[in-house]
Amino acid sequence: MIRFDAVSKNYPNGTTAVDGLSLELAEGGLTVLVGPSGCGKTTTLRMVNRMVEPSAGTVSLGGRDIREVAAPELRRGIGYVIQHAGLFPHRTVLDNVATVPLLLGWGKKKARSRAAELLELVGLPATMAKRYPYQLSGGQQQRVGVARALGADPPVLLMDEPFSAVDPIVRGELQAEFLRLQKELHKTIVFVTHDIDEAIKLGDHIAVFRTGGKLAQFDTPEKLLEHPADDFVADFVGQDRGIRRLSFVQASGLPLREGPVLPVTAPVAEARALGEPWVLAVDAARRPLGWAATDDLPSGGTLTDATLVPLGHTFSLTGDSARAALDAALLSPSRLAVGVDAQGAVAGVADAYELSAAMARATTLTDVPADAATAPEPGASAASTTPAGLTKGDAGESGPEKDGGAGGDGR
Ligand SMILES: Nc1ncnc2c1ncn2[C@@H]1O[C@H](COP(=O)(O)OP(=O)(O)OP(=O)(O)O)[C@@H](O)[C@H]1O
Repeated sequence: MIRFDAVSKNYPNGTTAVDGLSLELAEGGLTVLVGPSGCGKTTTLRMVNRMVEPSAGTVSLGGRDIREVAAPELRRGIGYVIQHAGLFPHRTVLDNVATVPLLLGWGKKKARSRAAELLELVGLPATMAKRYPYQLSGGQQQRVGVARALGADPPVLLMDEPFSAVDPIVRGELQAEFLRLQKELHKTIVFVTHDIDEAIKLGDHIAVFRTGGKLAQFDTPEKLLEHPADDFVADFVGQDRGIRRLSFVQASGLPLREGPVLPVTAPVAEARALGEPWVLAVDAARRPLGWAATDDLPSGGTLTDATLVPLGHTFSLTGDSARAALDAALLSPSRLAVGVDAQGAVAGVADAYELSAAMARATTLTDVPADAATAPEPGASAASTTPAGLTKGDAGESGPEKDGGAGGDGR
């Protein structure tokens, strides 16, 4: 959809902002441009809508060199969202969002009804339509900014640090909403951020730039965490990439055991007889109710009479990532992660050690050279086939955290 062919940008003051960039961005994809300050992200973004003209090379959109398209026509098909939203201060929220439809000659009534639809789409109540931007919070202003960019239903959205100016909680909400929106709209999005966590959370693909405007790596988030191209990318991605990689491994194949799980109607004596420090009480449908500490069990009766400690997180075998599973183990009072099926019934338990052993086998698989993987050493066959049945790359429809996955906060 968007293609950069040997594109460079040298500003008149001698700065090379972008240096020999070749990149192809797929239709309907969300590509994040990330890198340290001044590495050319914004310049790259602005070359797509001709706010900046390349010094060399070609940018094309849908197979057409964008120099052949007049800038106003080009921009009609490209929504643009910036930090602080850039709203018109003297126009109401509704009129801000109606701006582009009005420019397109839709007529006031139609433009305003489209604007009202868009406000609903980005999760703003209709009561805010008559307010002015200064009467909204930063997060609400950003939503208006996104709604305004979607005004003409453009196939392409350029977003320059759109969520950087709000606090981390609002930012998380905006990111989740934005992913939900993208699932519905399938726009081709180029998103600039300097925050690698945001890039990993949002991007289908990430382009990491280094200072001097050179592309350091273009890959999926998973590949970036797994195989950073060099020390610069590895440093930029951060030291906890081992844990982050688990976000891209499905929990569905994790080896679970039956564990100390009993119906809440079971006699206390039966719980004690298990000889485990903790017992998980479940209801008639095997949904988890809570942990009972064996040492604190009453002298008689059933588990109904015991004090149940909340579980912490459970993880879902049908949507969560291995990272959510590990998190569930670490947060569990018993140190056992509880895996539940699609109905929320307990499928089994595992501790962090059991989980990490299976995960390590799964995630190191792609680290071995291809020839080593096809010719395993004697005794290594289990690890070279499908360790623990784990699947990489499609935990949830677009990665578990991208769906705000059930259960644990996987990130
Ligand atoms: N109009 C301009 N004239 C001269 N130099 C410029 C101009 N715009 C940007 N630059 C320089 O080009 C380089 C790349 O800038 P750009 O804004 O694209 O980087 P960035 O990665 O988006 O940075 P940040 O994360 O800080 O926003 C920087 O060194 C910047 O100072």
